[in-house]
Amino acid sequence: VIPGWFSEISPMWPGEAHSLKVEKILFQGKSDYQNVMIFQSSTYGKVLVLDGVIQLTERDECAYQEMITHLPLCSIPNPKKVLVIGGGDGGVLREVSRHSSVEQIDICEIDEMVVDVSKEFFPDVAVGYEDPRVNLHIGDGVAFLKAVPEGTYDAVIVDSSDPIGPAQELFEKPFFESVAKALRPGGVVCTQAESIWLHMHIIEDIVANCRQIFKGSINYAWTTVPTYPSGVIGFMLCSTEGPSVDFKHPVNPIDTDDSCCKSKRPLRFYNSEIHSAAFCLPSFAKKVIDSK
Ligand SMILES: NCCCN[C@H]1CC[C@H](N)CC1
Repeated sequence: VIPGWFSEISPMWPGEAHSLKVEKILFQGKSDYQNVMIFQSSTYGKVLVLDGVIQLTERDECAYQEMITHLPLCSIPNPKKVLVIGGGDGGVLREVSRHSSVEQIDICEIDEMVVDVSKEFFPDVAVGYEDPRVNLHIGDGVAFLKAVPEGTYDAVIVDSSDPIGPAQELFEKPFFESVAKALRPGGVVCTQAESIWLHMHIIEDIVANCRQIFKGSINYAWTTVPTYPSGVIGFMLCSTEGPSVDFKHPVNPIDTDDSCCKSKRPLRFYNSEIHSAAFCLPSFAKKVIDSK
């Protein structure tokens, strides 16, 4: 360990570790589920770390929150009911609230400490909770979805950590089946789907499971997030049987100054061109994803 630096060492990315210079540790705690740490970095603003894994930094969180939200919501006309699994920091809520067609935003986060520390240390991310359409449920997303009536949601966004720890079940088949049940015909799900550089096997399994469960379209998209391992993160976009969904071409565009409601600031990352470009894959990934 180099004094004054945080290194993201994990068996999920052996032999490599992204490091950030630490100015000051702002919070350290242990919730019922994981270790929670927040530090002021020298060049990426404040940083949220769960069990030693970087979840977000103030400087680049916009890339992840905007893409995981607008890739699904801009792919269907008129989204009304949206469910967020995970996402306790509130960033996805902030992005969902840009869509004026949305009437109900349910969020199920397992760890209340994540919600509390985000409101205290990341007010520009947790601003999403101020939207009156938001209903916060503290609990396990797997159980929450089992209790949801069939066909309830237009969109489900699974903003999870990695498959080691509390989020492990969110990468498994039964969970995807419960998501499909909770979606209306032609409804969409977008899940955090790791890195094509590091996790092609995980992605292979996710794609295979989704092909069996979601009878609409299945696409993998990716984006750049400098502080995530290998500097990229992907998303699995699936739709249920019903009205067709073409994820690659946004039918419900959102533009920079759609700063309605609670998202006080304009979009910093997402736009319609980068929406379509996100689905262009390098050949090594295309080969695996298109063949499953
Ligand atoms: N809303 C916070 C983002 C959570 N997703 C991250 C994706 C990359 C992982 N290594 C850590 C969690």
